[in-house]
Parts: sequence; structure tokens; C-alpha cells
Amino acid sequence: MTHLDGLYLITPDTAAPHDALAEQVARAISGGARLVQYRNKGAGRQLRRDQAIALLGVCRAAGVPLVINDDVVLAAEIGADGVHLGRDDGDPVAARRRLGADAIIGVSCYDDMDLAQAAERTGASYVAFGSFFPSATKPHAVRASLGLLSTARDSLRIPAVAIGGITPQNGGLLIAAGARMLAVVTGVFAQPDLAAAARAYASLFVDGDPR
Ligand SMILES: Cc1ncc(COP(=O)(O)OP(=O)(O)O)c(N)n1
Ligand SMILES: Cc1ncsc1CCOP(=O)(O)O
Ligand SMILES: [Mg+2]
Repeated sequence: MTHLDGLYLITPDTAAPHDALAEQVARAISGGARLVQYRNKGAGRQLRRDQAIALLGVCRAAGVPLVINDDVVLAAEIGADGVHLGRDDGDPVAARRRLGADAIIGVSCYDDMDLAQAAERTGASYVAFGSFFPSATKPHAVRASLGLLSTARDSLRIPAVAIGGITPQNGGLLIAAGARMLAVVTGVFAQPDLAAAARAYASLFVDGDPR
């Protein structure tokens, strides 16, 4: 079973060619990203497919799992390692059936512990809470409080992911509160040196060595 901890890299909405995006992700992985999510809310079907396939190549080469946001069909088509589902993205049980027992099925729980309990019961691999801080990527996201992470750590068997406006400066607080992964878009992709940016997050974890 995949060990879920450390920096969880999420891609930004970008029209960049697939090889350029893959190169960026490779750099972030070299800095210590432990899980990658392909998330692109703006791209059409062909670009999404091309970008996702390119990322899968990079992730496979590095031994890092690739999760697809929202789209179980794309995840199944390209043989990705899992899917991340929010409230409106379909049924985690159906996703598990489609992708298999070893797939990573992530579920958004926003600021809601009841959703997290339910996600665990349905076989989710991790639950995600947030946004913890203002997020340039998702400015209108619901805000979550730190206490949720401690409750999740104490009452769930599956790991909790924190997301939303996370920086190397505020990430330590979330880990101390109970987050097992920090999910980050802007804090890595908006930096000139993606490997160094990833390293700054990876170093917050006990075993955050770069690959
Ligand atoms: C790790 C992680 N956590 C939360 C989300 C948000 O999912 P969702 O609420 O479905 O919103 P969109 O990302 O689809 O806009 C996520 N993608 N990843
Ligand atoms: C997808 C998502 N859901 C809540 S905040 C967020 C975006 C996180 O991106 P950033 O790290 O740029 O705040
Ligand atoms: Mg979604």
C-alpha cells in the first residue's frame, strides 16, 4: 500500500504543452514531492489527456503515484494510481470499483468531520480538509480550522491532507495539528525554482528527503 505522507503536489490550471508541465513536475519531485495530483479545470479533453499521460511518465520514472482530479474515466484510461473526488465529482465506492483495491481514492471533506467519517467508511485512502488559508487558486473555498486535523488524527485510521494557501512558513502548524500531507499548488508552481520550493515543504516532514 502507498505510504501517504509529505508534500502532495497539485498542478495549476495551465495551457502549457505537456512536456513543459512534465518538466516542472519532475523538478518538484526531485525536491521531494511524494504524491502528484493532475488538476486542470480549464483544459479541454485532448490537452488534459496529453498532460496527464506526460505526468504519468514522469511519476512512474520517479516512483511517485499520480492521482487525477475529478475524472475517474481519465484515471482508468491512462492507468493512473488514483483519483481525487469532491462533493460533486461522483461516488468514491464506484471509483474504487473502477480503479481497483490498490487505487488511491482521495475525498474532499472541506471543514466537515462527518464527511470524513463517511469517506473512511466508504473505503477512501485519505481525506482532505481546507482551505486553511486564503488560496489564490481557489479564492472562494470554504475555510477550515486547525482543530479538524487533530480530531482527524485522533479518530480516523486514514491520513488527513491539508490544502489551501499553504506556505513553508505556515505548513509546520498544520503538520503539528495532525496533517499527514500538505497539498500545494501556488507555493511550488509560482516559484522560480520548483525543486527548491518543493524542498522547503519536504523539509517540514521528519522523513522529507528529496529523491
Ligand atoms: C488534495 C485535494 N484536496 C481538495 C481538493 C478540492 O477538491 P474539490 O472540492 O472537488 O474541488 P476541485 O479541486 O475539483 O476544484 C483537491 N482537488 N485536492
Ligand atoms: C483545490 C483547492 N481546494 C481548496 S483550496 C484549493 C487550492 C489550493 O491551491 P493553493 O496551494 O494555490 O492555495
Ligand atoms: Mg473536484
